[in-house]
Amino acid sequence: MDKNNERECNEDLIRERRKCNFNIEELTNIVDGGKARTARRREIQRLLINDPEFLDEIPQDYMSHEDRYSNELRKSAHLMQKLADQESGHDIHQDIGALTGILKDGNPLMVHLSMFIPAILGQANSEQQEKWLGRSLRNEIIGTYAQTELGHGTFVRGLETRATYDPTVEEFVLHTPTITATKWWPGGLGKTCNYCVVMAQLYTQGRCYGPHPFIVQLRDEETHRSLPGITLGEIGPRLGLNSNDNGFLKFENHRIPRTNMLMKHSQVLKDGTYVKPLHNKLSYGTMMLVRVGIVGACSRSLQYAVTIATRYSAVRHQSEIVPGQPEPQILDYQTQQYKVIPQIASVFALIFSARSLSKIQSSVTAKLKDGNTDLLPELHSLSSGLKALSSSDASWGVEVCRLACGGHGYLASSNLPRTYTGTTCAITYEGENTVLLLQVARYLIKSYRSIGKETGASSVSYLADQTSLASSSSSFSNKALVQAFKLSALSLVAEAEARLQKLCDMGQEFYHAWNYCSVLLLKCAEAHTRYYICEKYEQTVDSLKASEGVKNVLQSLCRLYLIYHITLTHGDFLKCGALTPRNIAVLEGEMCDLLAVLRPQAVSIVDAFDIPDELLGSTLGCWDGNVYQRLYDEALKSPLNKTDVPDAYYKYLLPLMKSSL
Ligand SMILES: CCCCCCCCCCCCCCCCCCCCC/C=C/C(=O)SCCNC(=O)CCNC(=O)[C@H](O)C(C)(C)COP(=O)(O)OP(=O)(O)OC[C@H]1O[C@@H](n2cnc3c(N)ncnc32)[C@H](O)[C@@H]1OP(=O)(O)O
Ligand SMILES: Cc1cc2nc3c(=O)[nH]c(=O)nc-3n(C[C@H](O)[C@H](O)[C@H](O)COP(=O)(O)OP(=O)(O)OC[C@H]3O[C@@H](n4cnc5c(N)ncnc54)[C@H](O)[C@@H]3O)c2cc1C
Repeated sequence: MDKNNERECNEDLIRERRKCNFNIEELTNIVDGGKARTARRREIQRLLINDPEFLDEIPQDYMSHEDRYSNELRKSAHLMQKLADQESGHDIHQDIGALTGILKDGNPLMVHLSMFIPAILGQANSEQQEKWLGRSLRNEIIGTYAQTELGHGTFVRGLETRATYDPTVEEFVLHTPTITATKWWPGGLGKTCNYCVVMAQLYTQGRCYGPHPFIVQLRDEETHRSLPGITLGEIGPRLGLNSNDNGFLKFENHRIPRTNMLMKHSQVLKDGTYVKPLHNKLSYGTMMLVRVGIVGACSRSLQYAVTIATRYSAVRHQSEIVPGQPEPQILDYQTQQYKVIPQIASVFALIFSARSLSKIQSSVTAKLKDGNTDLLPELHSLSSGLKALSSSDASWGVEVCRLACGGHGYLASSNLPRTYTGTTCAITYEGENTVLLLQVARYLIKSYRSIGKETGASSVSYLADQTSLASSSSSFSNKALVQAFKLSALSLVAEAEARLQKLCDMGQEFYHAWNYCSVLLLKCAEAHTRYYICEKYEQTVDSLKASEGVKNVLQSLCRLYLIYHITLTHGDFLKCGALTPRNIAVLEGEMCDLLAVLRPQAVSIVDAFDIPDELLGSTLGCWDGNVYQRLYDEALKSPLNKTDVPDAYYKYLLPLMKSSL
């Protein structure tokens, strides 16, 4: 599609684009993280969308379960080959975002890339990396991360799979003692992988040392048959991601060499002596790494959904605002703006907090190399909170975008259903959100109780700022609004701590008191993480060196985001005195003004996300707005339309209709 050729474009969209008052390319660079990254993303995407191998012969929704898997594996393998062939040598992990949209509905190699390779990098010592890293990066072996079991997903300490060390032959014996110990869910495990990282309870010298990672060969490298002592399969259809082969795995006293325990952090020596790690949660490092990645991935899902919903809202006309006048664009309804525009604002919130989290992760990783684990708890808390809020915000945002597209949003060809199922899974995987938020709450209560002790953790230093509990602000700058978020979080933490203490003082055990307060604790964790997101948003926009147009748009989006979230949880702001009822009413009015200010820029802002039609894959969101023809053409692809009268008519309907004659 030639974006300069207006003649091919829907007239509403032409008019919308003419209203643009900022430099779109500049905003695109901000979204990508710099000009060079925009160029790189475009180069990769060009490479992919011009390649006919990535086309589906028929839409995936009409394929059988086996064909969906096989078709996706064909494209995934082609993609890996293609990227490996590039002279410039692409770093697939750096470029993972550019691939969004090319592989649809989950793909069998995703966990190989996003968890198996990172597990080797983060958990294997240098000798082990030498043995397995190169091979896995060159795709000579394909792996997954097998942690979850039928009986235990959340509670990693409760895993049942055993790895028992036998010093006589220097081997571990892997065993699945019960049905509930069956590994269940790992992506690519069913049919694709021939290796995996297994999390199993380590037993040596008669003691259990908790879950540790082991690398295990599952299938013969020549025949791809599963090895003796190993039972493997696929777990069946899911809500979404159905072109992946999420699998199950059982071990029957399967032996692996001692050196297959990933030994970067803890070791079992030849005689069975256990050498403990610097920090006993370092074996959870792969999960933490991926949680950080999920924040960025969620922002991309939301970019897709909001691009579709905004363009469609500009093209779609329905009902009337002024009686008797032509039907307006649905984007002119304030209620429609309230659905779509806050989701645009949310995209930037997620992008900026993902970047901030990534930086913290890099510095914690650097410190870990020097044996310093001091900031690991803070990274665990931040990555857990941001993974939880980004996945729930994005899932809700995608769903709102689907609803904003009315009936057509329910069609597979809108690509909104698949975007939703591909996002909502992130609420559950890599740590179920409630559970992760309770980890954040645990960290908050602990930090609150240790006020005065220097921990170096900056994200919770505000908890010591007791004076702010009394200082309600009368100013309404963005900074002042961020202060209100801080006050609300601080006051919730103080309330939860007091309630916990009171229950304990009344004689309850701490863990019962904890469970009894956990709804409030969840709120603390959400408020704390929201405050973090708001603060990063405000700081990033404030310090941005950008043209006036771009800065204005981002300022308005940031302000909308702050006010939108205040109005959603206004009770918390009122309760702690951060804002008065009058303040809330004024802010609600201002939110409507912001929607009106941003409305004319909405199409141009989503254009700045720069998602090619071929990747967006949506009849409703295409660049040219030729929505109705595309919907019609897609409908014609239904196999039911191959014949005027389907066979099923003769088999079932005709006999029924004639039976009463
Ligand atoms: C070539 C170059 C390569 C470069 C590499 C780049 C890498 C790029 C990565 C790419 C990423 C892209 C991602 C985008 C796409 C995403 C697609 C991903 C597909 C994912 C598929 C899904 C996979 C899975 O789901 S895997 C299974 C995940 N499972 C879970 O997450 C389980 C959740 N449960 C837990 O984590 C634990 O059970 C927990 C934390 C809930 C509780 O653990 P516990 O042992 O019971 O601990 P507890 O008693 O509660 O607390 C004790 C103590 O420990 C602290 N703690 C806990 N965890 C940690 C941690 N991780 N770190 C630090 N500290 C931790 C806790 O806070 C307590 O502290 P105290 O209060 O001080 O006692
Ligand atoms: C699409 C998809 C892909 C996946 N890929 C992988 C993979 O590649 N590898 C892998 O190992 N796993 C994978 N998983 C598994 C995933 O990590 C787990 O499903 C997830 O960690 C949640 O665990 P669970 O299913 O046991 O849920 P449960 O823990 O049983 O959760 C059920 C409910 O109990 C609540 N609950 C549980 N514990 C607590 C608590 N302490 N406090 C309060 N409430 C609690 C939860 O909030 C939830 O409401 C995948 C899952 C999905 C859906």
